[in-house]
Amino acid sequence: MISIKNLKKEYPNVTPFFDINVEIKKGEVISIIGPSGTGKSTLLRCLNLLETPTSGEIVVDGEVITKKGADIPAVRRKMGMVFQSFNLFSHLTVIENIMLGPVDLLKLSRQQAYDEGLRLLTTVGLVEKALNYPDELSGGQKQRVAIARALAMKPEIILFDEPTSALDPTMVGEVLAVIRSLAREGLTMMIVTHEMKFARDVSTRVFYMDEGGIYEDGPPEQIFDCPKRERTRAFVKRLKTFERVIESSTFDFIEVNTGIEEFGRRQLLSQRQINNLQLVFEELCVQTLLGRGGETLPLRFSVSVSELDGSCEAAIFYSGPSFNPFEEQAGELSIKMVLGLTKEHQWSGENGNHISLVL
Ligand SMILES: Nc1ncnc2c1ncn2[C@@H]1O[C@H](COP(=O)(O)OP(=O)(O)OP(=O)(O)O)[C@@H](O)[C@H]1O
Repeated sequence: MISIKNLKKEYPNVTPFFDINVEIKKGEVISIIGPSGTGKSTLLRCLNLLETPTSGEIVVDGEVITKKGADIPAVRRKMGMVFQSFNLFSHLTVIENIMLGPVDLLKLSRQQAYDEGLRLLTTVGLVEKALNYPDELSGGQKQRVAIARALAMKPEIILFDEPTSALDPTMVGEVLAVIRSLAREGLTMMIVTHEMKFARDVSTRVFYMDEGGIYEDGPPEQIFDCPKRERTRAFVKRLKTFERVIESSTFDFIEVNTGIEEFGRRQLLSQRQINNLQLVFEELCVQTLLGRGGETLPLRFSVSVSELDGSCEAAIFYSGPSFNPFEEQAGELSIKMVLGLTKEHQWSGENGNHISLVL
């Protein structure tokens, strides 16, 4: 369906990729992951010609869309795009936003576009908002309207550029649910996302972008469980665990807290799980262990998420003499709080102090 050959994009100061060669088939759901700045968004923008590739070729259904004189509006009709920032017209109602493309470009009658628009709004759960203006909607609702608007053009593929990055965490789930249902219906999609758990669940194929191209391309089980190449392995490992080594009692507490929040969001943890992890860090690491006047430094705090049941496992390694806070400080409020937040706790004094917790 889409064939990308020797694609290169160069900006004056940076070349995000210089040799992408890949075939995309109908019905594939491709998540694009990778470190920041590796050209994930640029690749999507080149596909629907929002950016002009520096060299190389993109062929869609046998037609070279990168050649001079290509019908750009026709390309954009085939490839719907959903952006981070919704891009709805604020002076038009929800249904008018959706009808605009079909009436102007597909030449549907207003009635046909209206009926089809309502049908699509029903599929994204927003038919009741048809006559509202975008400003009256939440971020998650706006993004669902943007998805309905893209679908109204009957595209062959939808390109999602970080569709949940601008949303409040409480709204991420509703947008991901809509994308999941589109995947079940067999729509071809490419999704740039930082929601790794979602990428794993929804995709048939994952592109890991790095080193100027698609560094590794494979099914989600390969990329997330046994990546074949080194950089993919390192990236996936970083994603799966949150880890900080604390070497001084004046460490940056806010940075750790924000890091836990970002990790939790990427792993689609609930806000409650994220809060509980932050509380455990504060009560056990900061109040209890660092409260012992530096003898526990350096201290390593790490968290991972179980793939079986979504529970969080936290591990704390710390220095100093053998000290089991669950016994020696059992009466302290901090320890009582930690026990209230965890399903299991274990301390070991072999080879240094080690606490493992299940939340
Ligand atoms: N219009 C532009 N002009 C100049 N440089 C650009 C432009 N757009 C993107 N870049 C640069 O190209 C590189 C790739 O950007 P891109 O947004 O595609 O990366 P990304 O992998 O999507 O990153 P992120 O995960 O942070 O969104 C970055 O270094 C970026 O600064």
